[in-house]
Amino acid sequence: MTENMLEVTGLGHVYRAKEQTHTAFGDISFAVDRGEIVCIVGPSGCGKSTLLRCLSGLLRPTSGTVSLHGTEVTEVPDELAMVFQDYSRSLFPWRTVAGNIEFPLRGRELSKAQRRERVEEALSWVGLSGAATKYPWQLSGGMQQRVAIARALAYRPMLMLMDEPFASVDAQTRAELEDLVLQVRAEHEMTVLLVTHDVDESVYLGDRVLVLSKSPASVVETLSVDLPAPRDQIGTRGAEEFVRLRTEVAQRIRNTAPTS
Ligand SMILES: Nc1ncnc2c1ncn2[C@@H]1O[C@H](COP(=O)(O)OP(=O)(O)OP(=O)(O)O)[C@@H](O)[C@H]1O
Repeated sequence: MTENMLEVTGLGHVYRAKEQTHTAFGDISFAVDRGEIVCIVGPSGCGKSTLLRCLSGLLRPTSGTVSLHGTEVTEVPDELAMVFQDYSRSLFPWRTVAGNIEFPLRGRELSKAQRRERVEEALSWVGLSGAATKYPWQLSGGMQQRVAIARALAYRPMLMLMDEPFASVDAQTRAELEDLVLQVRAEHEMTVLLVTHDVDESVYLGDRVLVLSKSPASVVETLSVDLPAPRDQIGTRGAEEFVRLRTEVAQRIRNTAPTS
């Protein structure tokens, strides 16, 4: 876990519409190692989604740079998958569940049989094996989000960006999906950046937690989470160190102040 995979330097984004401008964030810098899970937390509206979109290459930052393996990101890299907050717009309504998961795999060097295998595996990971032939609009919101997560995991990207990925699922499924991310990361050495509003989730999943300030956001703290692996929903969350860290993250978020 020493290879520097993602490097964010002096990143800023200003939204401009006619006469109005809004600075989402002004100067964000951090680096992520290969195989790390970094959770990003911060007050509502501070710019977390904007940050992920800049990292993904979907949105061009107005200042600063994002580098993946030393190469500046100017468009969406092949080795990246993203899970969006808004599940209702992330799946193709005219493709079946299996078709949605399989679609990005066509860009990979995989045979048809291998693609089918990956689709089946990903569907079983998210507990939706029976839904392969259904269409997204035949599923609940939480199920659609699980399909979006399955699609990203089946792709096995080097870097996965997740924006509030579990916000629309029930508590039990959320815990299972959190463990799934930990499991897939361990098996496939995936690097994950995950935005969440849930302080406990950030500590449970993260190797580090990045706390952003109120808008315009900056990084106010980077906390290392030194909890033993494998993490466990009951044991880890009950550990003294977990409670200490969650309190620290919550306090940092509460105390964040605008930087300008
Ligand atoms: N397309 C846009 N045009 C103008 N302003 C925008 C646009 N998208 C977001 N903003 C503004 O930028 C700021 C950051 O938004 P963003 O969605 O990145 O925050 P967030 O931290 O992800 O929010 P939340 O935690 O509520 O999901 C907000 O004040 C928002 O109103």
